[in-house]
Amino acid sequence: MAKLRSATTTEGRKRAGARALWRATGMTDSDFGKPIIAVVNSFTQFVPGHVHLNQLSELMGETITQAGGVPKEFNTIAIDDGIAMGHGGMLYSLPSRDLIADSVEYMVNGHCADAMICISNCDKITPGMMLAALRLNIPVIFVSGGPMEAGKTKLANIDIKLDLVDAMVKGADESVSDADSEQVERSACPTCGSCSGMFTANSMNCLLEAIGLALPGNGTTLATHKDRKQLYVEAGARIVDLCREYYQKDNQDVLPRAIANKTAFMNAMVVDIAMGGSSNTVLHLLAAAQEAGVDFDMSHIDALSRKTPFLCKVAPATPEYHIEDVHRAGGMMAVVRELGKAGLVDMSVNHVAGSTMAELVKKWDATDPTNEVARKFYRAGPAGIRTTKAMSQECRWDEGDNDRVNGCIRSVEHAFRQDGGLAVLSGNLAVDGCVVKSAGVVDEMLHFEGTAIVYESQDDSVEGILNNEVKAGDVVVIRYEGPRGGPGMQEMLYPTSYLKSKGLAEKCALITDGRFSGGTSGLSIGHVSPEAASGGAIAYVENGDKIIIDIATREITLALSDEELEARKQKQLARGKMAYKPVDRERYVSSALKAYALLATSADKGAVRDLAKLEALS
Ligand SMILES: CC(C)(O)[C@@H](O)C(=O)O
Ligand SMILES: [Mg+2]
Repeated sequence: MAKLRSATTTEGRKRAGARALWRATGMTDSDFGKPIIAVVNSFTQFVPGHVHLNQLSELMGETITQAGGVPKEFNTIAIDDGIAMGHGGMLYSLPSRDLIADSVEYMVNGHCADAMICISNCDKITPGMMLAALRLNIPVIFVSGGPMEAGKTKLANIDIKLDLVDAMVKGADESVSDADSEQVERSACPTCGSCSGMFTANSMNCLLEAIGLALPGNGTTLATHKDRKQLYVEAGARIVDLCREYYQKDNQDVLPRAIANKTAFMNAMVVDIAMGGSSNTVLHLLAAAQEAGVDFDMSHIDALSRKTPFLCKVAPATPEYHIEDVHRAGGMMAVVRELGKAGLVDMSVNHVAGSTMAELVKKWDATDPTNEVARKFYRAGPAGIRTTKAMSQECRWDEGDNDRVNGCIRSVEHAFRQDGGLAVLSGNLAVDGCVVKSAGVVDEMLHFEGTAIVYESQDDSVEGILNNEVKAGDVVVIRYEGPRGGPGMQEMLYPTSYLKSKGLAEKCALITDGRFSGGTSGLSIGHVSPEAASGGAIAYVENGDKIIIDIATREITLALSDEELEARKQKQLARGKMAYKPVDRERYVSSALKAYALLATSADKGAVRDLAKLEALS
């Protein structure tokens, strides 16, 4: 029988001091000996995805106590990528993932907690907590804050659905009136919750259902909907069950590394590709696999992307569907079910819910006319009331969307495309690979040949696009924005949104060693590895070079001979100490960010810290 980790601080006369302090936190005699459950909350008033999470503290506390555990809450930081976007703030976003992972480890190990409920939501918080969970390998359940309702308004007398990306695009589109731009801004983000498209937060929270660490409905049930209460209550009860399984019955199968094993990683990636998730999921899954000790790398993602169809089309790939519509169509369980029918996911994997994936998709099958519970659950919909109050409404769609031919979630036979929504490309411009969210690329752009226009920073590229330097047929190259070179691998929603504002989204490509938002669409290729700062060939591109991109064959080519490439390399090396550094870039990089840059690996390794360097230092 595994001993409770918390016994280290609660058992024996010599722990009188620690017990005295636990008592001062409110614990009583009957609490000692029960599992201490860390409620890892990411409440902050800075982020709409997290602004309501303090409203969950009491509920989680009561549920865990009732189930026989001792709840102890602490908070993590949370950066809002949308607010940090387009300025120096974005340098901190990706590094905050590792900071969150470390802070969770610090708190949980510092106090010997036995298990965790991770209340995450936005872009780096779910992955940060996921890294911590896999590192600590103690019982865990994830339950996010839930997605935001899609914005709705009328423009030119036409009803439209909106999200923050529309606000960004219209804000820079000179053909849009001030009044319309303001109306879009005021309507885009109506409630608390993670932004309403298949952006990074929602992609990760959906993916956690598929990898087995979050209960069905986690990724798609709206933050405002009363049905989310059921998720929190179930998670609170279930985590205490998992503690009993592990600490009393020595059942190691309930631990996160047993659940998120190689098969589960492969399943999660397939689901992600099928739903055209944010390209950031690639980074985070690669990083998580390393924490879990799972053999899963870019080659696996590449192989899966070649056989996984694109089943679920959501904003930004279409203005028609947002995450609330994915829920209406049966949520992640429906996507997994469709993929399972075609043998594309392994349904025998275990899940924190306590059953196999096969059992779970059956239990939550809203297409089964006799399954009243699932049919009701997946009809939970938006209320259209501006609010920051969690679980404050109980509207339901009159009918679910079980149309697998023309609906939001399609069967494999009726896929939006037989080729998946994410692809790994490689070639002489990215020998270690790069990533494109092909879900957001129109058919005509799947093969593109264009002329390079090179920028040494995101800031310069934004200026260039807004000042009309970029023309149809160009390939915008933004370099020195990788994990080391940025540092921090900025997410670039502004350059891609401004290309849209200028009407160039379907006429230009964009290539960078930085990364993109889940809200990015168009032929936007990121994570180019190796990055420019690490001697990648992206550092050799010059204005006027021809670049060829082919998603079908997964190739990205800088059309230069090997000799010419070698000559460019020598030219770069001749810069001496300035080699592989941006020309004329003015950027303040704090010591905190320099420390991150020192250890950061490239995007194809998930931009995690270089363990070899860490070992060498210790
Ligand atoms: C601001 C967004 C939309 O959340 C973005 O950061 C993303 O990655 O999806
Ligand atoms: Mg983001």
